[in-house]
Amino acid sequence: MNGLWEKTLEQLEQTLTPQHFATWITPIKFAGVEEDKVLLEVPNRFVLDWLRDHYVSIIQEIFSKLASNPYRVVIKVSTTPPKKSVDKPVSSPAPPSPTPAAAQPPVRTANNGFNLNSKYTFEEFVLGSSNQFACAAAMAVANNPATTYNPLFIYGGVGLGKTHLVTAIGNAILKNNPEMKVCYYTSEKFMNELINSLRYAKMDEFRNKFRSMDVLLIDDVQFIAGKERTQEEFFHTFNALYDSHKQIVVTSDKFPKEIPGLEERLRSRFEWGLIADIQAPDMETKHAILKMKAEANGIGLPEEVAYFLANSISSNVRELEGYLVRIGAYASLTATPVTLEMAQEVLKDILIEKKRELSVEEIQKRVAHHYGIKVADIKSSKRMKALVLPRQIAMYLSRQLTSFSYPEIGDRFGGKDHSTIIHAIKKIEKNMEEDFQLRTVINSLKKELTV
Ligand SMILES: Nc1ncnc2c1ncn2[C@@H]1O[C@H](COP(=O)(O)OP(=O)(O)OP(=O)(O)O)[C@@H](O)[C@H]1O
Repeated sequence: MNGLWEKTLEQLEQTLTPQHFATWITPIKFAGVEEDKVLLEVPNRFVLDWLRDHYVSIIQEIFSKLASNPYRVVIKVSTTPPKKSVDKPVSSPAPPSPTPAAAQPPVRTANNGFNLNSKYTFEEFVLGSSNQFACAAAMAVANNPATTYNPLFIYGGVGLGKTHLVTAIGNAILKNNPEMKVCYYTSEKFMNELINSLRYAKMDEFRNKFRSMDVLLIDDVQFIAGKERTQEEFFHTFNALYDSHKQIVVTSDKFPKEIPGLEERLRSRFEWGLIADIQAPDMETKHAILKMKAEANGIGLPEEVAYFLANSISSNVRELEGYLVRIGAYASLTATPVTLEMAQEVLKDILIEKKRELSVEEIQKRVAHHYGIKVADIKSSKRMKALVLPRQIAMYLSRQLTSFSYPEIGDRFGGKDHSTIIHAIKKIEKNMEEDFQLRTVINSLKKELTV
């Protein structure tokens, strides 16, 4: 049967792109055939989920055709640790351990990880439709650093898992390639170090440090926007690493084009590779994250409480975790089990606060924050392009998310006529039909405002 599997692989290789084949098929270990079942093993849950969703039927079909008999594919997570190799796809960490994540020793296998938080791994990341693409891209980079997507640019709203994902890339690379130097920095830390290096005349040291890395992970890059010297230095670091085929991963709360004050030359470089977004998680993903976090923190979380939290509160995962910790702390301090009534009581104030009706001012504030402009500019009549789009989006969302009439919305936008509001809404509706990017931004703002 080994021969049949080899042939299946050959056909898969012809059918899939080299990247997809390397990322998802190469990690599969053929574990034999039992009756009508083809047994396959994979290194981790992420590969397993992805294969189940995308490739099981094609593998089944090819194998059955070659065997001239119908076969079913059964995949499980391998119990033997994967081989370490630079070229081989991941490689992710060993099978899930029963030990809570927080108590695990750092994953660092050499002194080559800089600032990497060892608790953020792919194993601890819950996959859902909102983050599937970004996670697949992150795994592809972790499997083949500097070959597939370089740079990888991950963007998404606050607390949606960007830091977790970017760090997971670093940890996975380091685990499989302990000789590689992997460095995680927030752009703020990068800037602070730059300032210190300039002040103490240590620029050579600063440059050598970053340019000697094999993998550079820069989190929250939007903070360097508008900071001329930092952008300049980052630009040269980026070029030096890119030219010597080193992997760069960058995260941001916005799409490169939408980061105000970001230099054009940096923006274009961020668009050289792959741009992947993380959206707000849906109810099922929130539920799965809560269950995983509860287990990791030793909190007994009944199903109904998990659903209650996933259904009724935020889509910001960090915020969700906070609520969970709050409930866990209450349960522990009062020595009572977590129940639905108790959770409702503990989170009462937060829920009331969240449920209160949204105001136009809140919408203006959120949109202004997203575009990095002032609320006053949203309300103004200035006709600069950078202000017109956010203003029209805020008008559109005000109509969608509040019960105000067109004239009432107009009043709240600096006394504009109702026809201006109608025109703006129509324009946004039309543009949304054609512009995927705009649709994504508006949907994510909507989610952020309504959770
Ligand atoms: N899909 C997920 N599975 C498991 N945990 C997640 C997931 N998404 C987010 N988290 C958790 O939510 C918390 C916040 O995530 P993280 O810090 O990565 O968000 P972020 O997008 O970088 O936020 P910010 O915009 O503030 O930088 C972390 O504890 C992270 O582990």
